[in-house]
Amino acid sequence: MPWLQLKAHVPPEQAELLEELLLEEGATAIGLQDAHDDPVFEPERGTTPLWQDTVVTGLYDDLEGIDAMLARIEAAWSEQVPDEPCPSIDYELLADRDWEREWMKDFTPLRMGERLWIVPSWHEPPESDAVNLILDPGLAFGTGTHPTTALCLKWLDGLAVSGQLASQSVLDIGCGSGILAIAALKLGAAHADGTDIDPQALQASRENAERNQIDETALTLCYPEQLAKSRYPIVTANILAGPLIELASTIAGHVAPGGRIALSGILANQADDVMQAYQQEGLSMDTPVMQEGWVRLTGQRIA
Ligand SMILES: C[S@@+](CC[C@H](N)C(=O)[O-])C[C@H]1O[C@@H](n2cnc3c(N)ncnc32)[C@H](O)[C@@H]1O
Repeated sequence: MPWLQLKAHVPPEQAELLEELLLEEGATAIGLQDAHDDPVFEPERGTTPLWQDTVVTGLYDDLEGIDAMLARIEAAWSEQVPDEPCPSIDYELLADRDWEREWMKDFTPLRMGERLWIVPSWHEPPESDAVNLILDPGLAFGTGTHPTTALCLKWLDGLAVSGQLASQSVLDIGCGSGILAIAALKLGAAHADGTDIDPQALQASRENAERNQIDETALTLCYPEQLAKSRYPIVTANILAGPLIELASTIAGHVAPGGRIALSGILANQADDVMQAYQQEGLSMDTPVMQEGWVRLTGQRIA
């Protein structure tokens, strides 16, 4: 099946809004890349560094209605920043194989925190004695290259280092490729439940669990409506701000007394609303952590 890719070159201050508008149009994947291949760097906390010439791409499986889509993006842009013209957006059709090559070339082993490495299945682990998560995301979201995923992986790694993950049960809402649930298991959790509304995500999670020799009984995957109303000591949810707010009562309801939660997929200007929604559900929220314009919120249900 061919894919439609929208692509624009923007200065760093425009990347976040364009990314948001492409997601609102239902992008299956979003990419942020340096147009000149500057080396990746660790941003300082509280800053939103992006490359001076950032290429933002959005991938769509719906090839119809491209003109209407571009018109909606332009209209939304003018509404939000009437003083700046909408960046010029090109589009092209990618054959399936092109698409695979496109993202594979940008996906190399990534270190997350102190102990964890995310290693594409076609690479050798750079540190054989590290906690290596071997990953092939298929068509599901979650390679670790996106800041929303990286923020959650670093949180899980931190919990493992401080001994708070060992032998615990984890719930991962919106598991995508399974990256967070599998990382939690590899970092010492005893059991993980992963849910997703997308059957391709559940399939990719299953395959990645096998790839990482995860015991079949350690990971349960299901659609959200099939999940029992259990409470967990550790919960992750990397879905967008809208669903995080809409589902606040359900998601927070899964956090056990004393349990911890990480919420991701939140843009800087949405963080206050998400935080408020979870405080109203009885969670005590920590100071937000930001990476490349994306915010991770963490909190705890006081025992
Ligand atoms: C941004 S991806 C995150 C994937 C992975 N957990 C990660 O951190 O990279 C969000 C995932 O949430 C799923 N999703 C969206 N809304 C959901 C919902 N209401 N319940 C469960 N999953 C949802 C999407 O299908 C997608 O796979």
